[in-house]
Amino acid sequence: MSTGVSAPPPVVDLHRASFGHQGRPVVTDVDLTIAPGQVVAVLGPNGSGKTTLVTGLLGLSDHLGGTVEVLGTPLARLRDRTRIGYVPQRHTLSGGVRATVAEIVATGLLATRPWWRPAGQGDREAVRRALETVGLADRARFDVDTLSGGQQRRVLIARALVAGPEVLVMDEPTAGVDEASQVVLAGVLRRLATSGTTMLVVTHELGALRGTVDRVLAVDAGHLSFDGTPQEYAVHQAERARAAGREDA
Ligand SMILES: Nc1ncnc2c1ncn2[C@@H]1O[C@H](COP(=O)(O)OP(=O)(O)OP(=O)(O)O)[C@@H](O)[C@H]1O
Repeated sequence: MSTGVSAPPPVVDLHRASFGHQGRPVVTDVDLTIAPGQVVAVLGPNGSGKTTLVTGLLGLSDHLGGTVEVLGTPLARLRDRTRIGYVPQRHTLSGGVRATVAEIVATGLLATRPWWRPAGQGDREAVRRALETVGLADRARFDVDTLSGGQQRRVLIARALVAGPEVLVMDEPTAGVDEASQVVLAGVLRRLATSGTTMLVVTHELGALRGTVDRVLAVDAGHLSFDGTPQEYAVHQAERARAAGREDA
């Protein structure tokens, strides 16, 4: 018997999707459905196409084939891009940016209001909440270039979160930061996961996200080569290592 309550659409729904650059396919034939609340790690060798895949969901790499729906809407028709938060790869904020931490986070709200309306109390409250989530509430008035690389990554996560996105796409959020910052960042991701935020995280460091990730995708030479739980992934890796050992013998 139907309850009359329809299930929310998948956050990501790809059928035979291909993405690439300048018309050249990099990732092809991807079938993938991600339900709300899932925390998905995307693993794979350098150059295998992880970034191309996740940026494809944001319209930042070319959609070259198949169907791509994000939040129940074909990508080309998804007007409100604030529904997806994005933390790009290898970004810190140093290098001459003269802005406070709060100002950087507030730029994440620019797309949510008309250009002529100044930031209001609600916006300031959203910035405060986002900084609290990443554990930097006490740094709001600091210049960003006084922060460590790991703290700057957290500022970028706060900027991606401030507009209340329904899904957060992060490209190597823990890469290139010291171990202490990695632990803090992993804690931030764990808190977001607990609050039900859907996340797609490109990473080389599954270890740092242990207990947070509930699904692993592996990309190999432009194809999805694995899709399963972290436990299944560990078994898959062990089998591959054994097979490689047999080949070497
Ligand atoms: N903007 C671009 N224009 C043209 N080719 C690109 C662009 N970005 C990536 N590529 C190419 O696409 C392929 C896949 O790159 P991509 O960055 O998606 O891989 P990745 O798995 O994320 O790698 P890494 O782990 O090194 O970040 C590479 O051959 C790369 O040179």
